[in-house]
Amino acid sequence: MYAASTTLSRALAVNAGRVLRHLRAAPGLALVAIALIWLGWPWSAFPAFILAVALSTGELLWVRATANPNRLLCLVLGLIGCRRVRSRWAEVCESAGLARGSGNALHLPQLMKVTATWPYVSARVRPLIGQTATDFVAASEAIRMAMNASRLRIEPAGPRELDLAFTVGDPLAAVSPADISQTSDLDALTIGVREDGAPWRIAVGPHTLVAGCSGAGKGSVFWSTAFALAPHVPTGTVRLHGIDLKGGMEVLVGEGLFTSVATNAKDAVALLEQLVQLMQQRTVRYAGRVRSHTPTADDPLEVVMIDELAALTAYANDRDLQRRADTAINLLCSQGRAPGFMVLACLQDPRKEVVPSRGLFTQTIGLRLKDRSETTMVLGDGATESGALCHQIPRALPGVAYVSSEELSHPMRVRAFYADDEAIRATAQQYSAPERLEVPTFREPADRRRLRTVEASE
Ligand SMILES: Nc1ncnc2c1ncn2[C@@H]1O[C@H](COP(=O)(O)OP(=O)(O)OP(=O)(O)O)[C@@H](O)[C@H]1O
Repeated sequence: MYAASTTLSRALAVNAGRVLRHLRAAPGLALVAIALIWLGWPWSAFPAFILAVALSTGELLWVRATANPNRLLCLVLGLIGCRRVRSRWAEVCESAGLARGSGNALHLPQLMKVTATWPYVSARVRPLIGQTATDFVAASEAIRMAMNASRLRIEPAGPRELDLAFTVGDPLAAVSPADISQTSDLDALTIGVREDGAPWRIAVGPHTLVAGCSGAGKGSVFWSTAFALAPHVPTGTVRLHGIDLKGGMEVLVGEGLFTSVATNAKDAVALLEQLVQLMQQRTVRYAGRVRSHTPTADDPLEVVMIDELAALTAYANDRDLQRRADTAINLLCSQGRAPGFMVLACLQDPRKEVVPSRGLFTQTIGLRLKDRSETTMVLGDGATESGALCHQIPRALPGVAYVSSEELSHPMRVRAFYADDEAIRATAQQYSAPERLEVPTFREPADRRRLRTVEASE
């Protein structure tokens, strides 16, 4: 009996891979076989049973681990994070000035529960009488560093308690390549990943402003959005119009995706004014008949993608060009949504004097910015207090941004997909626009033409 059980165990060990495959293909049959062996040779079946259980448990963990490679690690790190918060709580409160008294009469804010949901460790805290959320916000940097967290968000949880959400890992540290196979619903374009592991989706409906310093990764938001729209381009239901005043360095890499491209200020103004004209014609046609636009090949969604908005509205050396560009963008942003004209603009400097139309962009994405005031300009008052720290995004993480929206209770940290030149060229080739729209010839207003003629004749 002993010899039979040893042989069986050995056979199972040697053929573990095959057994595993059978177990996966027909777990019911495997169980019946084990039950029969058990009936015939109760003791010899025991090692087989143990092995089968071990193998299937291993298989289960392996499948889970490969579906989400960080799962086990996340669990362990989350538990370590919880332990750290509990064990350091008293010391941190004392050193951050949140404790009262000393020795046996030491009073601490009560740590009610600590839970981990990767990448967050959340602590529910009941402050001492007289303490408010503001005291905790003031001490947040000291608490964050003591708990070894990359970020700390403090939110009220009911009338007496606060939630302290520590971000203990960084799921955005890894670069995610742009994936064109993602479903491309126009109301929810997948353009990256969120800190909590969910896909980062944006609607193409609102006009979008992408702000970030040089090298912050505006290009990755620009191209991830273009990629998400790309499947609609060959059918003609979406038309992309690219404006890139850096001589077309960015946009021309994926030129095929665009129905029209402008690479100098005069062409850009001519193109914008033509789009305003198309928008107004469509508005007249829809008046009293259609209240909101559905993209079709006859009436496509027109998306204007501008690489550096300030080059058009502030840095162009001709005041008249600046003014005309600004007027056209204002008109597209204020009247374009209903007839299906959208603007996505990137810029480095979000000050109002640089972009007068800033307030008309209803969706803003804040990449790495220079300082706290720029973060507030881009994401609005109170954004920094609720955890949007664009000015603290490290240089080493291009494409990382903060976004806020009505569905989110607090600003979410996200990272755009990364698209290299090769991927952009391949996508532009695969999803090229069915027709090209010639940029109309730039026309100066009649009074300026007259002025020039007078100057030339003098
Ligand atoms: N999402 C991303 N993931 C990984 N790397 C990225 C990502 N986005 C950008 N990068 C890298 O960061 C560098 C700067 O990116 P990008 O050119 O898009 O910045 P930018 O904000 O457009 O800068 P500029 O305004 O100077 O053109 C690039 O070399 C790119 O390789």
